[in-house]
Formats: sequence, C-alpha cells, structure tokens
Amino acid sequence: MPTPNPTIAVSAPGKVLLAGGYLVLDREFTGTVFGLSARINIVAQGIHTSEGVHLTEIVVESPQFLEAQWRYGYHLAEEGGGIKVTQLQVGSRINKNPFVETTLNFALTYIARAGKFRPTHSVKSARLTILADNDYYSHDGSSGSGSGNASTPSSSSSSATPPATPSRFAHFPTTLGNAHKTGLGSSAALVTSLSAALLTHYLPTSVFDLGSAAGKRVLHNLAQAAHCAAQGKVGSGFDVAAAVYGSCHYRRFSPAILSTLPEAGAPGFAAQLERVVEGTAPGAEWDTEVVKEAVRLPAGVAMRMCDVDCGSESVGMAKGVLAWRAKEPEKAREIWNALQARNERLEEVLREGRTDEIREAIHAVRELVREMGVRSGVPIEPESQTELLDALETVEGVYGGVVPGAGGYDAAAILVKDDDATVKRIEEFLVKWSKEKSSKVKLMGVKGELEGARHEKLEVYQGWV
Ligand SMILES: Nc1ncnc2c1ncn2[C@@H]1O[C@H](COP(=O)(O)OP(=O)(O)O)[C@@H](O)[C@H]1O
Ligand SMILES: C[C@@](O)(CCOP(=O)(O)OP(=O)(O)O)CC(=O)O
Repeated sequence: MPTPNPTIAVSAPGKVLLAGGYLVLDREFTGTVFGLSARINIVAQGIHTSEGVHLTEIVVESPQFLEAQWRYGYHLAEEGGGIKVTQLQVGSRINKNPFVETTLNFALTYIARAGKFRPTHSVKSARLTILADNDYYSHDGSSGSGSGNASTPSSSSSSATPPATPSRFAHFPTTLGNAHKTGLGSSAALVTSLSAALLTHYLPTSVFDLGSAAGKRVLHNLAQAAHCAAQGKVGSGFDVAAAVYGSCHYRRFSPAILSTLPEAGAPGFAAQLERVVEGTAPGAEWDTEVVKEAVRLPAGVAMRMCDVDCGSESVGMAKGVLAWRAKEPEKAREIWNALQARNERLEEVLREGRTDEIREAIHAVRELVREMGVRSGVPIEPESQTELLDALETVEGVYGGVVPGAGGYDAAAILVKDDDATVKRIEEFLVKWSKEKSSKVKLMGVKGELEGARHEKLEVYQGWV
C-alpha cells in the first residue's frame, strides 16, 4: 500500500502597495509592498475511498460561502500538454472558478514533472479547503474587522460543518460572486496558497520545501504564471510577490518571461512550464527583485487600512495613467523619477525608525501622486480622499496616510501608533466623519505584516475540515 500524501495546511497573506502605484508596472521603478495579517489559508488532504474504488478527483471548497465547491476530474493532455482538469457538475449547474481551475492545471502539471510522476494515476485524489480571513470581504454594506461579520452556521449549504463558537473565519451568507471584496488581493493570495498547498501535499520536502529560499522561488514563479493566465493579463505581480514573500521592496519581472508559455493543456505546455518555473528557459530567466530587509516599520508603528465604501476600477485607471505617460513622456519621466526618489525616502524613513519624519515623507509622496492624477485626469488621490487623509492626521497617534495601489476612492493605508487608545480615537473619528460626509469609512482589523507564505498548524482549522 503506497503511503498517502500528508494532510497539510499553508497560508499566504494579502497585499497593499504603500508606494509605487503605476511606477511598479515598469522595471525601471519599484514598489513598497506590505503583506497583511489577512491570509488565505488552505488545508490539503487525501480523499479516502473504499478498497477497489478508483476515484480520481480534486475537490476544492470554500465552506465560508454558499455554492462554493468545485470538483474536477483530470487527465494527461496529449503532446506534453500536462495535467488538465475538467470541472464536474455539482448540483444543477457548473459554477466556474477560473483562479482555482488555472492553478490546478499549472500546479499539477509542474508537480508531475518535478516529482517525476508516472502518467496521471500517481496524482492521487485530494480535497482542498480554502479559509479566508474575514477582512477580505464585507457584507451587509459593512466592512468589519475581526469576526464581526460571522453569521450562524445554519445558513450554510456547504458540506463542511463550521465550528459552533464565533471563529476567526466568518460564514458569509452569500456566494463568492456576490461577496463584496475589500481589495486586499484575494486572487493572488488564493493562487499562491493553493499552489503552495498542492506542492507541499504532493511533493517530498527534498523536492519542494516552502520554508527554503529555493521553494519560495519555485512558488513565486509558478504562482505568477498561473495568476497572469487566470486573470488574462500581466500586471506588475506585486500582489503575488506579497503573497509569497510578504513585505518587500519589489521590482517586477520582464513580461516576456511568460510569453514563451503555451496555454495550459496545449502541446509542449508541461516541459516549458517546468523550465519557466525553474528559470532555465533560454531568454526567460526571472529578473524579479525582492528585497525583504528594505521594508520595515519603526517599533511601535503599525500599518492599518481603512475601507471606504465606494468602488473604483483600477484597470481603467492604469490605462489612463499609461496613456498620459505615452502622450507626455518627458513630463511623466520627470515626475516618475522624482516620485521614485520620494517613495524610496519614505521606505528609508520607515526602515530606519525615523518616526518623526514619517508625516513629511508621506506629504512629499502625496504631492507628486496628486500631480500625476491631475495631469493624467485619473482620480488617483481624489479630493474626497485628500480631505480624509488630511483630517486623519489631526487624530492623535496618526502619522499619515496614502491612497494605496492604484489609488481611487475605496481605500486608505495609514501609519499609526500601535496601541489601543489610537485605534479607539481613529474609530471614533471615522464614525463622526462618516456621518458628516454621508459616506462609510471604517478601520479594518487587518495590519501590515512582514511574513509571506508559510506552513500552518492543522488545529487552527478545526471544525472546518
Ligand atoms: N475564498 C475564496 N475561495 C475561492 N476562490 C476565491 C476566494 N477568494 C477569491 N477567490 C477567487 O478570486 C477571484 C477574485 O479575484 P479578483 O476579482 O482579481 O479580486 P482581488 O482584487 O481580490 O484579487 C474570485 O472570483 C475567485 O475566483
Ligand atoms: C496600478 C498598479 O500599479 C497597482 C494596483 O494596485 P491595487 O492594489 O489598486 O490593485 P488591484 O488589487 O488590482 O485593484 C497595477 C499593478 O501594479 O499591477
């Protein structure tokens, strides 16, 4: 009887781009990336079948949500196309999850190559359970911190039994498609943690070790490739870098690295994926730069996020900024060079613990971000956000804040004194502010955190798997 693959748990953090929005799309510039305490957790376990039953199936489920189970059969695609999954129907209809499906195609194909598996049979059936920390989503129009959003387990139609006591993982009485995302990078954290879970479950530690530098590199390259394929575009990849490495100074990879890769299941996909992931494909060596030591917070300072109840579309925003850059290349270069220097200065002030310089360093960054916004006609730091950030600075214990990532109306990242009294003052201020401005601004529970993808203890997920 072959030994079953072990039951394991891993997690990967969400992201926030504190500085370097837009610039980080270009390899000439960099981004200041923070990992977050909100994680996507995955438990991977074998599926036990009675003797003689040949079942080959991968089941992925998100028991926090309604109708969130995806079942797949799999086969070896012809002409070296790798392992390709086919979704099986659950109930009356097929409910697609392109991020899960693409990750399975990529990760299982790589695992079969790297583990030198014989044809499909050696990939055994498995069940993967996804548990997302509550701050990734809000519902009932509210964005909560901690487990405030938890509803009773009885509203579940899922097969798993949630624990009876309020837990770290809320039960959202909605489908994933209807859940309101808070913008913490759920898809990148999901693709990364699902890849890490599959690699750890199927491969011996001698081939893949999440705790090693080589393991992190393989995970990063695989997750970037799968995430780009699933979202149908190549972004800067800072969100996947945050999920793998946690907080870091990030320079993107050359997009050409992924252009050599056939579609999952197409002839030659398996061999080329292995080369791309291992960085041995000629002309496709990875040039990502991740400097973890560069990004730190001063002792006693925390990075917190505010959720502003109002969505903005960052894809259209990036198009607008890049169109301006193409139209006014000289001015854009001048602003981006200056902004890069100011972003690096902010990073340095934080790293070196110069707390009394944080506010001024943030003001310098925001000034040029606003200029880029005005010139491109894109609301990167719109007036309502300028007002909010300026007003937050009047709260004792708040050093300053920015519109993170692409900017827009929906979030603020703030640097604050890391104590309960400051949190209380901010919460009180935001209640008053929301009333006065007829908007909904909330302090989320999530904090900046340094660590990236990691192993977790199975006990944490008791009652869910
Ligand atoms: N908890 C989860 N379980 C399963 N899939 C998830 C989960 N969270 C996110 N996803 C996947 O990620 C997609 C959201 O990705 P996207 O719209 O890019 O948002 P984000 O900006 O949060 O990354 C979902 O449609 C789903 O496919
Ligand atoms: C414009 C960007 O540089 C930053 C966007 O950061 P956000 O955190 O706003 O991203 P989304 O999660 O995709 O909404 C694009 C990029 O780097 O890919």
